[in-house]
Amino acid sequence: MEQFNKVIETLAQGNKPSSADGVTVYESSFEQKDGTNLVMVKSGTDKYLLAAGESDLFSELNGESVGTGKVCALSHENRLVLNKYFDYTVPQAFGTKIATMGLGDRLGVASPGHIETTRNRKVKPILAQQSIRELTLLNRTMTDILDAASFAVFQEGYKDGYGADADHIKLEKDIAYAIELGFSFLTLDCSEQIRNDIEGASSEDIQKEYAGLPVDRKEYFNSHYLNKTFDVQGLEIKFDEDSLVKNVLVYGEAIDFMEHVYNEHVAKADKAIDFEISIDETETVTAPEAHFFVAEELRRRGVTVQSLAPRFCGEFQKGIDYIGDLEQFEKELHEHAEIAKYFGYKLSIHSGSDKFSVFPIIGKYTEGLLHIKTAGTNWLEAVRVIAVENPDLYRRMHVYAEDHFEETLQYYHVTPDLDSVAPLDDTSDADLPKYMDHDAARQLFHVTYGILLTAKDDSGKDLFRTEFFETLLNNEDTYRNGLVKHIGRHLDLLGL
Ligand SMILES: O=C(O)[C@@H](O)[C@H](O)[C@H](O)C(=O)CO
Repeated sequence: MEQFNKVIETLAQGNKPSSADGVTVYESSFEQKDGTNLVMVKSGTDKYLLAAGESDLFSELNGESVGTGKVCALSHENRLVLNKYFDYTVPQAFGTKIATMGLGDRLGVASPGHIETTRNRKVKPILAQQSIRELTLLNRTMTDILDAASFAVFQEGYKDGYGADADHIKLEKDIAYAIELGFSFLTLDCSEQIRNDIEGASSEDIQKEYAGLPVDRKEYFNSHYLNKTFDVQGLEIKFDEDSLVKNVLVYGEAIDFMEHVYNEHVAKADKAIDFEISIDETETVTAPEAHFFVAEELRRRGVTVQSLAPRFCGEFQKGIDYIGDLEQFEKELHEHAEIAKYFGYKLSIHSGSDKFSVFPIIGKYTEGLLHIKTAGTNWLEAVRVIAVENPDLYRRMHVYAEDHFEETLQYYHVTPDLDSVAPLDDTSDADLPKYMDHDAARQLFHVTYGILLTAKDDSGKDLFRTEFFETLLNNEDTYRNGLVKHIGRHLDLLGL
């Protein structure tokens, strides 16, 4: 730890240190609090908090004494100390009056680039965002992603607020735990309560099932919707008997679940929470009148949501542009946007990565007030850095991804034409980064992230993970600049 002596001496004198002698100093992190001076540094590929100057803050930080100061690991315990003394390192809710962007960080090292991309734009970053699926596939925890985001905010000296989204959460125990941990955003995934089977059922079976509902439940719905027309900013939403019965059966159980989670968890939380309803990851495309039905029921039941993610027409597959009829998409997106405005929440766009052809449409009709969710695209930008800086590692990962691709289809719906991917042996090192501009290669890597980052050899040694992070952390600025360019393109086209 002697390499930090000079930095600690500088801190002890109350001065801001600068990088030298192989120690990278993140000068934006420099803080002075209650007589203690702090800065984040990197030596090799390891990051630390350096502290000098006695105070309660200094005493509470856990670290190794060096000179008159301390060298502190970026541990969960030390993150909690930063949270206690620096409010800006704690995630917050933003409500419905400003655009937000989900920037899921599967690696725990993307947030500095995300912060640089968003800090001077009309959007707030939800830096900590991982679905239960991503956490499971990466063997990470909700605490891990909060730690990574908080330290990144401190490293960058970013004090304008960020969020933390417990994404695609389905179980009440996970909801309660996420709120307890301090998440500021909850994406309730109701896909398991949505009755996709109704879509294909016969009219006779549908009517029979509806007839079997309790009388008061049928009266509750019939009295408010049957043969009624609702005017949404000039858009007429009508419910005849067939459409009402279908929406009640498809979404009724899901709406009950939303109401229960809101009343038992969100409304009782001791801090503001951005509550999002996700009905996007279902086979059933959310027709505009279905969106209205769900939203009107939430309003009737006193459930306040800050955003809602419908399942749009066409396909929002991972890591590639929109697939579908742009005219139909524009028509329906306009209607969804008007419905969201009518009820006072933001439209949420899931799998928002790389949907460049529809961003202008989305930005136009949401008038720049939306939530857009991305995650895998920044993982692909990391893969691009590997392709540039460590071709041999990229080649080994590419082969492994091809060999294990089928395993990932249980988790993700992607339909890449893998035969269109240029043979690796025919591709020069210089051309490897071009794979990240090819749809099928992008999807190949997009969904195999978990398999690649947890793969081990027969002795239990990481096949790729250690070398992957070493390469990435030795090329931080390249990764940061790649994110600023790529995520920035998303925001430019959305008008944010
Ligand atoms: O891959 C995941 O599970 C998440 O990134 C999830 O898809 C997320 O809700 C999303 O839409 C990111 O684009």
